[in-house]
Amino acid sequence: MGSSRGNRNSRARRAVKAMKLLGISREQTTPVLKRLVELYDDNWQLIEAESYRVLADAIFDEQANGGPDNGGDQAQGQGELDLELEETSTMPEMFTPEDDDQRPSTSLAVVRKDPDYHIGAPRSRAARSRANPLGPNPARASSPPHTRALSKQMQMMDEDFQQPVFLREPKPEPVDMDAVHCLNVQPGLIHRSRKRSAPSSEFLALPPPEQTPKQISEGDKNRTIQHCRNREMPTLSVEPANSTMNNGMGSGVGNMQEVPCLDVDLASSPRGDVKMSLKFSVDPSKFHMPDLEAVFKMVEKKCLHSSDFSIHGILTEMCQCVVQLGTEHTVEHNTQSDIVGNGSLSENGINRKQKAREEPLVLKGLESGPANSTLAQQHHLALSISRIIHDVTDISKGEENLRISIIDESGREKCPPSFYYMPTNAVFQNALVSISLAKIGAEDCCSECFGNCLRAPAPCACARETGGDYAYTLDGLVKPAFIDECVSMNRFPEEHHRVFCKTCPLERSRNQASPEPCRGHLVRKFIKECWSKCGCNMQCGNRVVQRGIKCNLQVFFTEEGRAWGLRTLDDLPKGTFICEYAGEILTNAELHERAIQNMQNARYTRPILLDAGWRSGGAPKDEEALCLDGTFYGNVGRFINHRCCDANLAMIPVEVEAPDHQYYHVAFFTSKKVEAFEELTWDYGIDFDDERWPVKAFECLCGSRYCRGGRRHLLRKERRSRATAR
Ligand SMILES: C[S@@+](CC[C@H](N)C(=O)[O-])C[C@H]1O[C@@H](n2cnc3c(N)ncnc32)[C@H](O)[C@@H]1O
Repeated sequence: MGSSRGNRNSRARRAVKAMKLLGISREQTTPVLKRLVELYDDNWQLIEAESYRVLADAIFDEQANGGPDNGGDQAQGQGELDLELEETSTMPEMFTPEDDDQRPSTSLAVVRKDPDYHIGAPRSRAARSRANPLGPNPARASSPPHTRALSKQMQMMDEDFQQPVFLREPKPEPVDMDAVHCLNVQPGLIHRSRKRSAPSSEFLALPPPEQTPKQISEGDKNRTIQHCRNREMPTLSVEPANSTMNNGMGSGVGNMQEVPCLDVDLASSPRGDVKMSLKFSVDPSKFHMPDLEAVFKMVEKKCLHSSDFSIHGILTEMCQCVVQLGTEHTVEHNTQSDIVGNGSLSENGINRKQKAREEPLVLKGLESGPANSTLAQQHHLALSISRIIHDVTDISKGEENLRISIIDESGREKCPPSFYYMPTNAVFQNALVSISLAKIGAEDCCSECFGNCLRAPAPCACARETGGDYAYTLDGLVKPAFIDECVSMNRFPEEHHRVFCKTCPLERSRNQASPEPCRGHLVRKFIKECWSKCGCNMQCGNRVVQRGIKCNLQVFFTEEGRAWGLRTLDDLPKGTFICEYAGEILTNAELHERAIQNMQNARYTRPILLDAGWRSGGAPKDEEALCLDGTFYGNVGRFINHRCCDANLAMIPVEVEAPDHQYYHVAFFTSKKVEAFEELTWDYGIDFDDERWPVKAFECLCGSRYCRGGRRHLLRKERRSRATAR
């Protein structure tokens, strides 16, 4: 970044002053500074960074080496560089308010005798040597005594982490506000590595976005742009322009692009060390940052003349006003989960994006009172995903063992709506999922085992769940008899063991005042896999689900109006593990609340209730009645469509790290031989006639001759109810 001559001279003066405070004379500073200006192509920010560290280091190096590098003062001959340095009084505070707009990009640390002041915090030594283009400083010990002492002091600060204080906040670089797109991305959630993490870490509550201040507009000091810290995260080109079938080995590497997040400063302390800012999680295509003056005026009008004055009220109102002014021209709300919806199918059954009402995007529900605030805010976080860009060569963005491509041969949709790809489950907020090693007793693990339990002479303790025999074969398939029983349970639930709750959490969340009697929960067959508390290894045959997806899958746009679906690219034998259904772990109450909100927003979820292990009689506490929702965070399991009765997948509950059946993994296995390019389907077990749930069941387009939710069925149902009404 070039500087004008006047600007350059005033910056040079400040540099000399800064060095003076370190005990370095003007004569020592000037030649080195000139060389650095030349070396850095007049980019002063590099020189000024970290309290002129580069400059100080270069001077120390030069002193240690007994003169300038390359055998002489190169700057002497550099006619263009003309730094006129005048002597001015020493200043404990380097910048006067008038200097503000020429302030260096990082603060200046000032060493003072005053014990309240400390030298500025240096970066790690590695970072320091990176920042110093003149190389490391091996001979610092031979610096003159005064500089050596100082240098030593700086090093000690580095090593000992004594509380250093910057006198100024770093000043970010200019940015073109018009070029900013704020995609609502939470980078903290994305892990590139597909080593399946230790299950204990699989239940971290979802963190809020983590952002690092990076750039500021020089033209508008009130605005700060923050770039999402994880630069790898937001991917990428979406077009399947000349997509071919992915053979799972996928060769395309997505273009990564940096996705900035918007953060607008509202106010700050005089020195800028404390700031209040507005953070946005809004879709930029539907939001324009309004003029802050207009926002303030609106807030003043609303709040200051109100008798109900409170600071919290003002701040909340501020957010509301920004939203109101910022979304005034919004016409279409991009409903992200329309594809998992139901009851909103267009005539030919294809879900269409819903025209949505204009509605506050931020802090919705805060008015409902402090007790509800955090919840409302977090719900907002979860529900506000508006534009996550998918990588068509791998929707998992590297989170799975294999690439999972996206293809739309019809050319109509191109890409599924946004969601965060997450290969394993994570708690949304209130769900109680306790993974306790202490709770896993000897009977629930096989600590004495070694290698592959399936090859041991006798089944280990982990086979107890499946009647003393493993559910898996040595080829890693679920045994046919086991699969058949799971399928039969799903198809004829009334013929299998069901439990009835005293007060069913489902009914409780539906109607708190007078819940209806429980309609029963199927007691399913579980598989129990060996786990970390077992003595066997990761290749043990009794560990299938936890090793992740192993077959080549593809997300594709179905021809028959079911929107996106999942298919295999390989021929698969019966009993093959396909994938888990991963999603947010919600309590029933959270799910119910979400369903109502989604219904209001014309968005619908299709969650999976984790009730396979509920016991008779007692009702699970609300925070223990769990379900999985893959709408906003999930894996490929969310693309598996429903097929009545003759689906080719069976859903099996799999216990991995939690010995009780309250929390478990929902895993899909092929229930018959499946050919490459066949769509993978499972029977959701929906009662298409059940009208209690806020979201009506979709009109089924599975095409099965056993279909129980298709148009013909619905017409029959209508005729029946008309007949009974007569
Ligand atoms: C878990 S999602 C499956 C993936 C979904 N098709 C998509 O595009 O994301 C469930 C939703 O897909 C649609 N769906 C699934 N199976 C269907 C079927 N047999 N007939 C019609 N729609 C179906 C419904 O909208 C349902 O709410």
